Amino acid sequence: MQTDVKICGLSTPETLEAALARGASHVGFVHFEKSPRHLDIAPMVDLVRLVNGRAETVIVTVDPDDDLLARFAGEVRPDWLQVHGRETPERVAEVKSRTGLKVMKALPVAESADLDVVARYRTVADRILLDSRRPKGSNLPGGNGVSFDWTLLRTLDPDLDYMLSGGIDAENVAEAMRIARPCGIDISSGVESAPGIKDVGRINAFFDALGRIAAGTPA
Ligand SMILES: O=C(O)c1ccccc1NCC(=O)[C@H](O)[C@H](O)COP(=O)(O)O
Repeated sequence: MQTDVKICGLSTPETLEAALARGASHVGFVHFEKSPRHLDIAPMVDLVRLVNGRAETVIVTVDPDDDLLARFAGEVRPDWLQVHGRETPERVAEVKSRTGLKVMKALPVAESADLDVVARYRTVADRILLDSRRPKGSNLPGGNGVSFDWTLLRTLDPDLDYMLSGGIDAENVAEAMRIARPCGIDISSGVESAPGIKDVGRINAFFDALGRIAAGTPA
């Protein structure tokens, strides 16, 4: 089975096109005002329109209220909502039923006990995203460019549909996939030249690394 690749935190047509041209399966747009990747509704509408079905579109949001959910579903109309806050399993189910969209629930991981909640979320979310726990001092729940101990994931049910994220880049993606065997990889900082600035060269380098993995010749 081919590994999905989500390039997250895109904000310009040029970098979006680069991700699509290299075969990203998912493209993510962040709506969180404290983030350097934050996009308001109108630019998200334009970028989702530009995708035009070439990849699955994902809005990344944190503890959205019902009004915001209605705007995402009614105005942006992405394929997915990624909820990256403290949403309970009950709220995840509600987000799904209110919007009719697929929902990816991000869960923070720093130690093996953090995986205990996966069982409760997998029954309500369409997909789980396992990301690094927010480092001290950061005001972002995601997009921090730090990885966690992927060997913690060796005990996961091999049938769990999940994406792996947190500090992945062209240099470590082969090791991440070998250890964690996720259904998908999610990357943001690793294809940036500075926080919030996606870099076409780094996007290409990342897909080149994936190509080498697929060919069985990781560097
Ligand atoms: O990217 C952000 O700024 C962000 C802000 C608030 C919530 C989530 C956010 N990003 C979520 C993602 O899906 C990132 O791709 C994921 O955390 C990995 O980030 P990175 O470690 O930078 O590759």
